[in-house]
Amino acid sequence: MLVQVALPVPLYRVFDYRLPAATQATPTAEPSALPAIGSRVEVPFGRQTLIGIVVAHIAAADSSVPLNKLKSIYRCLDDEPILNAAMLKLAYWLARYYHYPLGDVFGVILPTLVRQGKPLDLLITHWRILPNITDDDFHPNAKKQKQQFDMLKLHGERGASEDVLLLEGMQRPFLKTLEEKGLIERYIEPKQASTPVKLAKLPLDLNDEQQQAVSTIIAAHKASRYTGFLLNGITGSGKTEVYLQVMQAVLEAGKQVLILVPEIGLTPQTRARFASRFAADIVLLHSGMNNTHRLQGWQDCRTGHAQIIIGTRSAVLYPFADLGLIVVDEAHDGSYKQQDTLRYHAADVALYRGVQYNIPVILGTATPSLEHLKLVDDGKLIECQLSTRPGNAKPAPMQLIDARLQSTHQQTTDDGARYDTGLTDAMIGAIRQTLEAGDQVLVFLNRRGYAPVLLCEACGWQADCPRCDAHLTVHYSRQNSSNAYLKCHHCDWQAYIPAVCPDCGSQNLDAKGIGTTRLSENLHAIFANPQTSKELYPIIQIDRDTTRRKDSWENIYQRINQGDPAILVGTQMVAKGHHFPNVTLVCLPNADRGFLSADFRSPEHTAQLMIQVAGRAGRGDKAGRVLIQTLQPDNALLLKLVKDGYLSFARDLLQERKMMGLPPHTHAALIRCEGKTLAATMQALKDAIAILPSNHNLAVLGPIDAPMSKKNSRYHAQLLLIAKERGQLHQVLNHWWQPVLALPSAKYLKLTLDIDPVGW
Ligand SMILES: Nc1ncnc2c1ncn2[C@@H]1O[C@H](COP(=O)(O)OP(=O)(O)OP(=O)(O)O)[C@@H](O)[C@H]1O
Ligand SMILES: [Zn+2]
Repeated sequence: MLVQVALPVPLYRVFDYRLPAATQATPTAEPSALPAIGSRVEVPFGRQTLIGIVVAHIAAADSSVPLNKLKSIYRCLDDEPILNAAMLKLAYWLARYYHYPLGDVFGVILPTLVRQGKPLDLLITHWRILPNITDDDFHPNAKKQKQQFDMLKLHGERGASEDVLLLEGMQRPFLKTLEEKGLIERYIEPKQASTPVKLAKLPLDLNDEQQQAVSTIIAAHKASRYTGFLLNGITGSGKTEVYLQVMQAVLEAGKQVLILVPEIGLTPQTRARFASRFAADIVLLHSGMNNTHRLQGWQDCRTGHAQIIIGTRSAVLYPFADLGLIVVDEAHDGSYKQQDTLRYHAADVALYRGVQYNIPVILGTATPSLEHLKLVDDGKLIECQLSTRPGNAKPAPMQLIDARLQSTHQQTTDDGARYDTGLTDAMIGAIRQTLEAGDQVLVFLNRRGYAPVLLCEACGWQADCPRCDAHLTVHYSRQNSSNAYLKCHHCDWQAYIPAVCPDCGSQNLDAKGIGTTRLSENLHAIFANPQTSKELYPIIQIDRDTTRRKDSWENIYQRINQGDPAILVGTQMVAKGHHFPNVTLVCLPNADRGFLSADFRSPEHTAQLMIQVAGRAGRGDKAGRVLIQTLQPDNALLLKLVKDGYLSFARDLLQERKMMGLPPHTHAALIRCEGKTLAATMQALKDAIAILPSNHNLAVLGPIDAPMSKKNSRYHAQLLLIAKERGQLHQVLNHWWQPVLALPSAKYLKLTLDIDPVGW
């Protein structure tokens, strides 16, 4: 017998190996000596040693390589398969659907330590104090030792894991010293078996629509039947309560629940929402985990130890012992699509896995993507609607402010210069009124930094990134003006702010436009005490710059949840899923600009973002309102959204896409080519078109420069293939994509394929 192994190499094939000589020599060897399908083996590959996954056993006669040319595996790393049949099937499906090499699919699915061949049973070191230690056991001068000992003592008899202790400020050398002195000891904690999940708090009384949704979904769970649900509930309608009550039934049946959340959604509150309802083993999976924790989480899912798994995109690729439900929260969110290597969409993979396990999958959102609405139309998803907010809360009405009729408010600096605040008096008045009523205001601006452009007023020069087709963002603050710099938000290039224009020497350089830092400062100037210029209301800036530190979200939450009047200024980070009950006014000074973009998906994404942000208003007892300041109050899309709401807006867009033959009514694949010159990338794509089968039946758009064709000093061109039927597209790709990668002109270039792309 031979084993077929998937190896982490970018080749669309698997490799045959013989068993180690010792096994081969014993003809009576038990079949178990054969590495099991789904286990890891170490093998020679060229001059390297690689670790791969056994995907099949075949008879020597069935190999395309003669037996004497085949190499033997070095060793098998696992006694039992680490991937079961379902995981292997998932890998094959991903490889086929996304046209990605199987070995590389495993590279994406498996945690780093598993790929490196580490044993799966991670031994996490714990430390505890030894009994009967008194102060006399310490040398009087060993103050630091005593202090470190006392820190560990706080954890009682069972002590704590080393990483927790290090986080708390204990130091490794001291742990060793204390161990050598016989004061503390290390031990490995055996994993406790999970106990059945208990309710920590009683569920809420559901309203009729919630009840209807919960019953329908639980029925699918009880019947062990795959069903995809679109839980289409307006913002604040209590989708979470629906998840929780369905989860209860699934957890009580002893099954695991996977909850996917968008990348930015994983704040400390996310876990709390579930932990406050269920006493259960909850595992968080996110990109910030180190390798050890990732492996630990992977094992906990695989062995069934984890009962509730909350994770971002990649959690959908984890192995599960007994999965009973998948929830994709904010299912429309862009972060569910992976934008490099294996370009999967987590919601699509979630549906596939639902079919695999015969379980319900809930896609929850207030702003369903057109793809998901189309699946409802096609009968592939069942829609459950939540059209009201529980209790007295009402969705906040949206109101337009015509910024052409009233110019934006001017403010004067201490030295008499006037500047534009970017806010109309109407908006400022509404903010003031809200604060004076004791409520909170959220101002949404999807642009961080101080200003998006630095412009020379004399000659029109603009500070551009030398490596990208993009302006450099001005980072600056009036309070700390020495810390000023220019930064590219695409490649992180940084530069000083020039004193004079590098082109004409003029000193007339001006930061144009408004980012969150500048808006916060403008608001500060408008709402500060005019005599002392002291802050009357806290202004809390929430963006990637202010939430970078680990605990910063926690601090921001605490400040907001004190409930005192305050202005929150935030980027799309504040749009998603947050529940700030005291926010009664949401302001969008220029969110509607996205309706002017050339990208055909822009109206959909702009509307989703606007509705999500608007949804932060009036979630508590008091009514909310939403003000949209716009320079194009007659824009048909904007009016449609404000007047008829998201669903009607989205339905119109879907109809329009149908007329134009665009996804989701058609199916697309995007081929991107990256290289040192634009000419080379274009040529490779032209050559690719030349070898398309003559009867392909696809619409071919391009090659053209990619939007932002130069990025990080590399050039990008792209080619789009559109098919009426999904099958047609895959049929062409099956025969065409691998020869494209082998084209002579594609050498030294990076060619990638994106199935169901979300941006082009
Ligand atoms: N049946 C109910 N009775 C009373 N309160 C409820 C009920 N269902 C939900 N709530 C409360 O309503 C509030 C909003 O619910 P939730 O955050 O789940 O909304 P959501 O639909 O997820 O909104 P979003 O899409 O904006 O995140 C929460 O404070 C929740 O506790
Ligand atoms: Zn750049």
